[in-house]
Amino acid sequence: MPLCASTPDVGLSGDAASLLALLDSLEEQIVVIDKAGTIHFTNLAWNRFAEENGMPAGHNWLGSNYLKVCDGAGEAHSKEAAEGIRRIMSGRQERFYLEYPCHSPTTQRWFMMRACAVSGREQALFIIAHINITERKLLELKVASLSMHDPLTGLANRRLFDNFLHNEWRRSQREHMPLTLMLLDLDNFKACNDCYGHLAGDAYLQLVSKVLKSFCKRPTDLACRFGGDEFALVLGNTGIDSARRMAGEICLAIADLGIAADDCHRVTASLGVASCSPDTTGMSETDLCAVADSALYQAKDGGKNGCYCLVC
Ligand SMILES: Nc1nc2c(ncn2[C@@H]2O[C@H](COP(=O)(O)OP(=O)(O)OP(=O)(O)O)[C@@H](O)[C@H]2O)c(=O)[nH]1
Repeated sequence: MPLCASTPDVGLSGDAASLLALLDSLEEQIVVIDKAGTIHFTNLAWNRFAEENGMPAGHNWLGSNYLKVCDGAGEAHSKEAAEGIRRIMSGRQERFYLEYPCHSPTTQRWFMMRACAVSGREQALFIIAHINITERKLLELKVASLSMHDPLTGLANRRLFDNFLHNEWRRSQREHMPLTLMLLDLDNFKACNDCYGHLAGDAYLQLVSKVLKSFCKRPTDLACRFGGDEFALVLGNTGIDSARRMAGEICLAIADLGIAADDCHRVTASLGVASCSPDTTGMSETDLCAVADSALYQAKDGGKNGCYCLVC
């Protein structure tokens, strides 16, 4: 037999106190409001949460207006919550569900809110339940981050690169800023692997990645590992002169790591650099990749350990 208020004969006495005890035992923070938004009931979890977040102990919520609080809050999700509840009140929607951030100054937190009408009552009442979903959200964020990064080096992977380049391209168009793409391929890395083994090679790839990260400090920059010994750098608001200077510095910094490839060669880097102004060029971001690729080919052809720059 299902456990619900209409079947209180499964161990509950059926009186109001037992039902309140049941509501107070729930982890969900529950509030019941009427059609005007006036609060008629809050459970223990609700009161506790409010106290933990600065409300005075024993604050009486009854009579306060839930919808007005949502309307008056600055965050977009509070307005979204109020709109959803009003849709339920007007019968346009049966249930409303919302996941939203609710970060404190010291902790990241997310909550899920569900709202629906209370059935079987003469007076129109609506129940709203909030539950902390931080653990699940943090896990989701971790999975999302793993799917966007290279596990060996921690750099962005190709998927994140594609998203980032697309966004930077559009931002550069809007803000009339230049954009640079650098493609980097290590020189003699196969010999290094053959000579010192894959584990040592892995450690060297991590060292190279640290160098590349150190050149990407602004939010408009991204260092990425395409795979193997191939990397890419997206540099927002960077024209050809700064790009050329930076590419030279990157070559030097990687040569300075002093990674031996074999008895006669070192691991160095070749860079293909392509800079453009996305707002005026007739090209696409895919064209920019092709130009950087062709520049990289010429850097390799020119004897490695250097960069080749093209403006497009
Ligand atoms: N240690 C390690 N090696 C890798 C990894 N991925 C690819 N490689 C190796 O990286 C090497 C890249 O090959 P190439 O770029 O053709 O070799 P290279 O000696 O750098 O050639 P040039 O670019 O012409 O100088 C290959 O030996 C791959 O096996 C990895 O994750 N770890």
